[in-house]
Amino acid sequence: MAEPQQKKNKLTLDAQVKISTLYDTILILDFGSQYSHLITRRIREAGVYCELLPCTQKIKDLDFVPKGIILSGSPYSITDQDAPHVDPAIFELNIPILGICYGLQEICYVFGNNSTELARKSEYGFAKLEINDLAEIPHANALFESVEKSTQVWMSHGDHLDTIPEGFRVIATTESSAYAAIVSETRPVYAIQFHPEVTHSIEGKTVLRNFAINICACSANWTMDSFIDKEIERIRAIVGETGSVVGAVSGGVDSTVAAVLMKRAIGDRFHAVLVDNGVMRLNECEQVKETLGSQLGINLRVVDASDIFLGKLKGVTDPEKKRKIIGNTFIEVFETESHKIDEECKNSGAGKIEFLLQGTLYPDVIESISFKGPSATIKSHHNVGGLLEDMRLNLIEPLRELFKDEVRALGTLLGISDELVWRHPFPGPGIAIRILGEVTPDQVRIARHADYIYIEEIKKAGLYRKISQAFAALLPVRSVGVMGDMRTYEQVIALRAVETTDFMTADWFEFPASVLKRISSRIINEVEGVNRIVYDVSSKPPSTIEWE
Ligand SMILES: Nc1ncnc2c1ncn2[C@@H]1O[C@H](COP(=O)(O)OP(=O)(O)OP(=O)(O)O)[C@@H](O)[C@H]1O
Ligand SMILES: O=c1[nH]c(=O)c2[nH+]cn([C@@H]3O[C@H](COP(=O)(O)O)[C@@H](O)[C@H]3O)c2[nH]1
Ligand SMILES: NC(=O)CC[C@H](N)C(=O)O
Ligand SMILES: [Mg+2]
Repeated sequence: MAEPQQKKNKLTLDAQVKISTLYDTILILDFGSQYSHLITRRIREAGVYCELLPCTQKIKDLDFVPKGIILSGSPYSITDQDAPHVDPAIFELNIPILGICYGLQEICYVFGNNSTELARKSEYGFAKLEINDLAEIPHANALFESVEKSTQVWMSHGDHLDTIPEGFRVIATTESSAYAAIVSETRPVYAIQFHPEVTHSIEGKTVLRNFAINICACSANWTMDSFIDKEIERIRAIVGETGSVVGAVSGGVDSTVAAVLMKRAIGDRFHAVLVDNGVMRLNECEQVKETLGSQLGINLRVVDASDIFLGKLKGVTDPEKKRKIIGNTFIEVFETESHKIDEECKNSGAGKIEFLLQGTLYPDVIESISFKGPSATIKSHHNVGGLLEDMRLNLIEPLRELFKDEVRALGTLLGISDELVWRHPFPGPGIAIRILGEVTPDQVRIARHADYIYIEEIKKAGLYRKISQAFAALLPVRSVGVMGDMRTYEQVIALRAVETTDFMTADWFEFPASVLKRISSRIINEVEGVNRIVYDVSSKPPSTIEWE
């Protein structure tokens, strides 16, 4: 393990003890396919650690030695002028390589001396893959081991290979592709035209597992169980004997899991801070403090900054302005609190705070290194990243390599209750972005109360785990109603509930009508200021999950 004291280099600090040096690792090179992250998911599901890097990655700059490499698909055509090409050095590593779709075309291009014959002939959707046995080439059949000889796969390509390079043999065909899968005669280089990473390819998982475990000889030891110990050791090595860490903890699953790991690693030298920004859910701050303390032994400081936040939000109606105000104020409050902690702990024997814990997940990392470049800003998601510049703290991100479902599995292993682990995500700017228009104390009261009833009824109906995220939004319009023979002129609550796996796309949830009826009646009866409930039936895209 490396000595922590020498590592003062902000941001790169976490990289000093890379997970890829602790596990057998498959490298996935991303050529910009919309499915690249799915390849990563499937390899991880097979129990093998893998990392996704842009296809422009130079092998000499890699800080680990992969056991195998996968080349992803791509929106490009291999013959385009500006088509991306892989560093030829990957073929000199003498490790197994698998090309998928564009990856296949790239392999043919490289082995065809940087040229290949392509025709435009698209194949999109299901196809029947017929597998050939090639008994004379010992490694040829390993990719399709235990796969039915005739199996359904998913195709998505417009370019069609007319020939394959010398030294390659066909191991599978479809009706339209004579080269649906090929292999080098002399080395473990495989290429397939179909997409094994999508669930429509029925035996796709087996193909990827065969590649990672049988062909690359990776150990299937990527389990959250093994991760805990390694990660705790890694954190200790980074923080050292006396270093202290501060972390913003919201009660959401990411920051809670990160906090529990940190607490296990360094005990009381970890300081968890929850900022009450005045727009948290009803009773949330007290509940989170209670649960983290009693269940997980984390001493959470709750900083009540609600007056500061609500003061700054006064008169503001623009969604982006709200987000910026909350993000900036958060930084100020957090910074003040860290200084206070340093003061309070100066005689404790622990060192000053040098590190900031963040709950960054792998999808955020993938997005930021994407070959396609950053996507257009739809909304400025609040995060604590801005703290870094001002605070000169080193960043520790124990979940940086994990997907959300891995974080949840980790949480369960760490003894965190199902209630916390399966909590719906809650955005940093909280209900301020669920109150359309100005955020006033009275609007906060209405939105909070309605949301509380909504979630309570969802839980009572046993639907909480079926729904990925649900919340109530308060609309800035009033409508006419009649209650107890009297005219009312009050506000509207919009209920939102979505199902999604990655929060990038989402579908609205189909409630049983009886549940909606009960929710509607309770909110109208119990929340003063509301006389109408509507249900949001928009998917993402074209809508987003939050209303602002
Ligand atoms: N009120 C808060 N007090 C302290 N930290 C916060 C607060 N709200 C958000 N954060 C910080 O911002 C980060 C990003 O928020 P985000 O909502 O994405 O993650 P989370 O709250 O940990 O989990 P989830 O996505 O399940 O809500 C959190 O991990 C946490 O570090
Ligand atoms: O921590 C966060 N800070 C934010 O500023 C923020 N904005 C949206 N979200 C959450 O992101 C997911 C996708 O939301 P959208 O479809 O509205 O963009 C959903 O889960 C949203 O709740 C946020 N989370
Ligand atoms: N999905 C892909 O990788 C497609 C590769 C290439 N653009 C084609 O159309 O064939
Ligand atoms: Mg949250």
